[in-house]
Amino acid sequence: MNRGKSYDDKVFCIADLEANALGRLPRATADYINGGSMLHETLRANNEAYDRYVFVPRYFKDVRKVDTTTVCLGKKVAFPVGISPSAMHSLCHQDAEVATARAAAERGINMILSTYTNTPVDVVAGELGGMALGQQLSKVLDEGINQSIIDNAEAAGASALFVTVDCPWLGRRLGDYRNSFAPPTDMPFPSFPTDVDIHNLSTADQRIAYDADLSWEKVRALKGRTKMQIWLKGILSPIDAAMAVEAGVDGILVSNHGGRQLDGAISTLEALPAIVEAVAGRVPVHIDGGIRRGSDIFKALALGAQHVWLGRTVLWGLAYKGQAGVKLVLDTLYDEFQLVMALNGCATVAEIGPHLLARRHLDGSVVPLLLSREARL
Ligand SMILES: Cc1cc2nc3c(=O)[nH]c(=O)nc-3n(C[C@H](O)[C@H](O)[C@H](O)COP(=O)(O)O)c2cc1C
Ligand SMILES: CCCCCCC(=O)C(=O)O
Repeated sequence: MNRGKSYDDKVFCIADLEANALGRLPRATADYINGGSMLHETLRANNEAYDRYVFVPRYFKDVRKVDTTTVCLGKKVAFPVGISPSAMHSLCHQDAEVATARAAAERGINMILSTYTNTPVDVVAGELGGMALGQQLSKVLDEGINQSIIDNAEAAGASALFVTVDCPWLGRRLGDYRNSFAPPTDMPFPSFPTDVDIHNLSTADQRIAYDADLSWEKVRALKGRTKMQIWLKGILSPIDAAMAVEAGVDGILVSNHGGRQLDGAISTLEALPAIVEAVAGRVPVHIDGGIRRGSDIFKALALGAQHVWLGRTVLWGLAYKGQAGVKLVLDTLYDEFQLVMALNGCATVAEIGPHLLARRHLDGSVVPLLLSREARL
């Protein structure tokens, strides 16, 4: 019997991995990672949005070789996937962000480091094997702390600052409330001064309270504070996307923080087309949220994203087997994506487009998004 391709005797897809990984973590940690805010409407919507699109494949194409490579943050990457910032990788594995970065380097993709990393940015940069590093910034009230995060990232060779805009206040994560979740008291947070107590999420220390008054002025000012590219992470409205381009940002990451902030917010895949239209090719548009299969990557690209980023899947890999587990996630998604490209008749990433999708509507109708120019001729 053909058991299919796997690098592991238990994991053939990301769903296999999720189940296995979560069982290895303490309940409160698993809930922190997998949970969203409130009733998880947006968390679910991120996944379900992908199921509403179906493929309209083209055949009679030469797919003997399928080239998945593309360019992200100025680097050639093995496929259009990178690692989104997530806090505290040491919750999942003792090698923490080092393991994640090594797996990214092995697979030839880029990584964004969280403000709440447990590993200093220069150490992570040193493990990335020349792949691009992004630094995520949760802008806090103390400008000295913000500037040191920016300066350390720039000194470590990071090429882009991803400013998270969807978190002026932390979302209401009921699982964390119920579990009284808090990071272990000895957990390091090297982005912050040691006298700041970050372990208590409801800390009253105003230095690390989120800047709840982020403005376009402040975004413009950031451009003068670093040579790194400035990206905004968490954009959902085409109005904000257009204003971001006018403010001079270098790219937009469509995200709702994996459903962890505003519950009831639009799913990222549903938000994407209007943002792509508003941006009109002036800067790259990337997306994260709910990506669990190679087919999800393909659909996001077909709807206009140039690149996707992974949140929880990477943490599941890390919890499963450290660096090897993250590599397993990336290899699985790589193989799935390459196959979906071949089965849709795409030999290169540039051939992926909306003509290969139809949308399933609530009344049961399935409507092709558009006929390709080729087909109209
Ligand atoms: C445990 C966890 C921690 C996260 N920490 C951060 C963070 O520090 N900064 C940030 O901008 N986003 C953070 N995110 C959001 C991710 O960057 C990303 O937007 C989201 O996980 C994508 O959705 P997905 O998990 O469905 O792939 C976190 C997500 C998770 C699951
Ligand atoms: C120890 C502080 C964790 C801050 C929250 C990180 C985050 O953005 C998340 O979604 O969780």
